[in-house]
Amino acid sequence: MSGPPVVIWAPAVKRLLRYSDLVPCLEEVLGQFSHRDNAEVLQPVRTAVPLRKHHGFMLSMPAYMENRGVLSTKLVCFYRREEGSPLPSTQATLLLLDPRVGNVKAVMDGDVITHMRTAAVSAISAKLLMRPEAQVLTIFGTGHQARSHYEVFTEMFAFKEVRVWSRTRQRADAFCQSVPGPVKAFSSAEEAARGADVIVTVTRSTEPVLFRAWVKPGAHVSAVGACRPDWRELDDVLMKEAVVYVDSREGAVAESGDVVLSGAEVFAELGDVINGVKPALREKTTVFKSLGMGVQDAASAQLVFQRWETEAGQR
Ligand SMILES: NC(=O)C1=CN([C@@H]2O[C@H](COP(=O)(O)OP(=O)(O)OC[C@H]3O[C@@H](n4cnc5c(N)ncnc54)[C@H](O)[C@@H]3O)[C@@H](O)[C@H]2O)C=CC1
Ligand SMILES: O=C([O-])C1=[NH+]CCC1
Repeated sequence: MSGPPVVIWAPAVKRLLRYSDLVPCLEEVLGQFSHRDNAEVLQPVRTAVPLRKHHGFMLSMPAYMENRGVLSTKLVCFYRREEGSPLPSTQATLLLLDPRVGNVKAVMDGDVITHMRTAAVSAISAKLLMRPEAQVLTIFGTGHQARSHYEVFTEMFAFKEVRVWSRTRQRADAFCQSVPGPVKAFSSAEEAARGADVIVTVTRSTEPVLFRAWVKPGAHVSAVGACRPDWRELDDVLMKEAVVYVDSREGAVAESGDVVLSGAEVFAELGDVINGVKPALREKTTVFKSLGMGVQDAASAQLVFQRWETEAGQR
């Protein structure tokens, strides 16, 4: 009989996980995922259970990577909350198992992992798809994902200007005051978007908030919100005119309203670009439609657990 699982909660995950480890690790994982010809990476399309009474969904996200020896599942609930609600809009918990015997080795906070791995994957998309001379970054939204995207994008790239848009000027100003570097607050989405080289949309909107008419030709858009088949962040024209990259084709056609409702063609997975199977069309306007994957959580959880074991061995 195996012992009880260790519990690794948010402050420890935050201490143990570093973008400098996460970004190269996830780049490798995205490439492995897109090699559909081997059994190394197994990730079924996630299951979504509607929580109708509470205006939310529970996603179950299992993943197995045979060669890495990592088996995990994340349970994440997300809700449509009224603005200003004191309740969290997303809560995630991750179970890390030993694939040899099936016991749960660790129960981890999944929130920090979700914030960091999503931002790390967007940063990989920007590294692959933005123009080398990119100078202006715009972030739509001021929530958890906006913060983690700000952190990794300013750690990895030297933007000359960072902008943030929120539906209220007050929230945009509060965001600017809470981050370490200079950020310009905008109360007009159009003004924030026009002229930007990279635009990250991390809102909880269910309707388009970013329109092709505002997007500079050759810009790169990382669209992170709108993770239900009837939710949108981008308009049809942008989706149809841009070259669309995704994390998982199966996920995108099942879950992304921006892909499904616009009828846009998916050009490639990020992993195809990493594997050299599809080109990175940096000179074109590109959209990376992110939905999130169980393998990203699995690899992140393994990094946390390995560091936790190292720390425990030193105690
Ligand atoms: N692609 C992925 O892997 C993941 C995607 N997500 C999605 O990313 C989005 C942001 O997540 P969090 O930052 O954790 O949420 P959050 O609740 O912390 O922040 C949401 C932000 O969206 C803004 N917002 C809400 N309704 C809006 C509307 N109608 N128009 C414009 N802005 C609006 C809020 O003011 C807030 O700034 C969500 O849609 C979430 O489902 C979350 C985790 C992973
Ligand atoms: O991948 C993820 O964890 C999520 N995607 C959308 C909401 C949560």
